[in-house]
Amino acid sequence: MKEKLYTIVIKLGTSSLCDEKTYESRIANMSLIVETVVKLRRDGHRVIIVSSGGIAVGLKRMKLARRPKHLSSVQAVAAIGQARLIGLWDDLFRQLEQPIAQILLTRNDIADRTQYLNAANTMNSLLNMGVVPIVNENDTLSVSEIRFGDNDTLSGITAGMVNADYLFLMTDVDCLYTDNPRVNPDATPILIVDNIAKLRVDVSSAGSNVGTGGMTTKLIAAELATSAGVTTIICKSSVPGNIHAIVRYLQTHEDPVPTPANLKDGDDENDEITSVSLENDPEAQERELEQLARLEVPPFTRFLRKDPIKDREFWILHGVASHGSLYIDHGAYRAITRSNKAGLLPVGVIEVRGHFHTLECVEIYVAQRDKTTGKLDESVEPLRIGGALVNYSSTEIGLIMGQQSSLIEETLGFADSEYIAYRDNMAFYKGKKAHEVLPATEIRELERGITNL
Ligand SMILES: Nc1ncnc2c1ncn2[C@@H]1O[C@H](COP(=O)(O)OP(=O)(O)O)[C@@H](O)[C@H]1O
Ligand SMILES: N[C@@H](CCC(=O)OP(=O)(O)O)C(=O)O
Repeated sequence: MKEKLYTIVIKLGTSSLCDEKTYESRIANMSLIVETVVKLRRDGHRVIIVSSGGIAVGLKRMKLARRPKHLSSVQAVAAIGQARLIGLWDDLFRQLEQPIAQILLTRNDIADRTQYLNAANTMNSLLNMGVVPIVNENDTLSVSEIRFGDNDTLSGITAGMVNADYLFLMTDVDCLYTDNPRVNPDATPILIVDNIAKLRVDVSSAGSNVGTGGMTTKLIAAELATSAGVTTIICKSSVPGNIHAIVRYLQTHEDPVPTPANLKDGDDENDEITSVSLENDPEAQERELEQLARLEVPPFTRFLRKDPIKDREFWILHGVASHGSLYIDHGAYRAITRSNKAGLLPVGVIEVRGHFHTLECVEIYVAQRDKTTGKLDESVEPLRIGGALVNYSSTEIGLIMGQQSSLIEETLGFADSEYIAYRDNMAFYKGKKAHEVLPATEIRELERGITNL
């Protein structure tokens, strides 16, 4: 039988590439990674590496004991370190005649849809040429507004951009645990995760000295990659050969066909009571552990992919930096999320925050409208449900919100559109269902088809 060939993104954290205390490059480990990647390439897989370590390598080069305080100095260190890091990768891959390419990204580079598609096309061209692209954040140029912030998130976005099959988040622990295994010896591993929202884990404690974000950013990356149809794996980087063993295991152990993520969980109000979700089922986890042990595959955590959202939706949610937020009422929420979704009208907007221009991206929150004042009811926590590219600026939306669209021209002196955002310019996170957002009475009203909430 012909073996399946995959597009695989491998993310290597600083702790995998540099010593936590001395920042010395871990050359032996990098060599093993190179051997593994070349083996995967020879098997016919397409591989992208997302490599951290630029700043740590720069610190070592300049004999600095810790990160400088000023941004410009950190950016200078990153420029020094990145050159050395890519040089080191090239030296190692060259030994096995594997060409590589460097791709440094900031959010700005993918904020424009055409540029995003260009970046994806370039990565695909490199993969088709048999090259291993090595991606990092362009730390030398990125300031807070255009930063991805951490390479876990960048690797999730990269995996979504190239429609990867697998994202490997390599780190210094072998699995996601119920608690940080470095501090809690009773923490138990979680091998399969079907619904990240239902995970009962403590990821609050910090990671390694040199890492950014610990486990929290890995869960964020897993959430965004799985929503794009990418199965995400956490495994230990100190034995890179494990990637090869895991890929072979996955070739023969197909995951179940993904359930459309927006139909999962929460559709049934009693879901929590009637069923134990996979991630919280110790027997299912135990069975997987036994199966891996029987097949001599090292333990690893696997976040099952979802039915992928559309590429444009993925870009709106994760590619474009958000410049503000819109708080919408329940009626608007219902209209823009129903199956034949509508555009967002000004009448459903309760509040606007931030400063943004036309066609910039904003976050959308569903919130409670105070019945007497018509303003945002601060006593009810709003829920972030997605993002939108808007047709009006923050100032203009501030003037027209709550109004019928027929009044836009009178209020602003012009009316570019009756909608604040067109339906194709909005995207929603998967799994955010009405029951998470609306009080039970209002769900019942919605179910009875009452629209004038
Ligand atoms: N629930 C958890 N399960 C596993 N690891 C956890 C958990 N909570 C916190 N951690 C910490 O996260 C660390 C990995 O994150 P980080 O140091 O940022 O790695 P990297 O540099 O590889 O991105 C682990 O070493 C561990 O100490
Ligand atoms: N872009 C930075 C790494 C940022 C980052 O996310 O680090 P890590 O948590 O170690 O993956 C660098 O090259 O130093």
